[in-house]
Amino acid sequence: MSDASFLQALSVSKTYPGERVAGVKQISLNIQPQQITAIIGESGSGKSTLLRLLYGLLSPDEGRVYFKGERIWGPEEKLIPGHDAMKMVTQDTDGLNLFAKVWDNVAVLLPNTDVAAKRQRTEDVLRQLNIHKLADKQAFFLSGGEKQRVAIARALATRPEVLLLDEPFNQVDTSFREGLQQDIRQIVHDTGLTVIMVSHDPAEVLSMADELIVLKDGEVIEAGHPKALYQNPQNLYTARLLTNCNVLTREEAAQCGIDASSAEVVIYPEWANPTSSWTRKDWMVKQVLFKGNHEDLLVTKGDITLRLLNDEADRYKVGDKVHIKINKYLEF
Ligand SMILES: Nc1ncnc2c1ncn2[C@@H]1O[C@H](COP(=O)(O)OP(=O)(O)OP(=O)(O)O)[C@@H](O)[C@H]1O
Repeated sequence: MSDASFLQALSVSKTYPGERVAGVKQISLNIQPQQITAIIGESGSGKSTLLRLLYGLLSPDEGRVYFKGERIWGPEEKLIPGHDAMKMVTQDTDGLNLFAKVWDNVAVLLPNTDVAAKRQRTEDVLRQLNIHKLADKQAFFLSGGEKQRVAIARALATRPEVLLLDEPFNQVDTSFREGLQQDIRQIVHDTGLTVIMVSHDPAEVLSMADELIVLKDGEVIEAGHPKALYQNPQNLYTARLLTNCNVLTREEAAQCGIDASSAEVVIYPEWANPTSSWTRKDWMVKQVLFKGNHEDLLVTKGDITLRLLNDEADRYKVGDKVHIKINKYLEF
């Protein structure tokens, strides 16, 4: 259900002091509650600036941000910057007390007025983040991924309504990262938490987010459900952010049998298949890159190289002649 009044930015712009170019420009958006919204964009596109404006760590030069209909005040107007109903976690875990145990790192944030409730909440949040077995361990001895879990547990201890994540999984290795992503999705599902995250990782945003917001040069250029944006991006920029796609000129596309009317043609690796059963084998396998559960094939014809996804391991080897069947492409 659409809820325009949960967290809303209205024509928000911010230029940092001394900078000529705006960090973000005229951004209007509605963040829906109880789901995960991911902000994506190339480096310097304004992702962190937008997150900080939504939280109230920065004041917009123009426009306003509202949480449940009430204006979010910036750091100049508030003693402790940041909206009380929100918490932010970044990739540095500076807030942790490395000399204290995991339990105390979380418990310290809760009031002493009801000791039993404090104990229960600490235990619950450690379980939610799957770190209850580490409760008695000193934070100093935790791995980077475990520290990140404690940082998120600390953020959630006081039950914020919104959790802001600014590339928090960057330092965490892949296997640990996926577990943490799943746990955050579960928490959103179980508790109705709203998450807004900034990420560079396409796999992460595609699997985690319910909604994607694409920023380019400080402006929102498109937004929508990850699947819709992946399958049918309105901009080449979005396609490039979400996948390692093949981008061809119209002339190159013509050599692949595509009669395009636009300047650029995009083929995702999974939209073209090699086949050796056709008589006309005008492509050659240049490289086979083992990727675990699939292979990436680099195939060439003249000056054109395409990256294709092949899930039949060991079927093709370097130098093989193949036919390429293109099932789908996009024009920009
Ligand atoms: N404190 C600052 N002072 C001056 N300029 C800044 C400051 N912080 C960010 N900027 C500039 O504002 C623009 C947007 O920066 P921002 O950090 O929001 O982008 P980003 O998309 O989060 O980038 P990244 O992915 O590299 O973290 C950039 O041009 C950046 O150089």
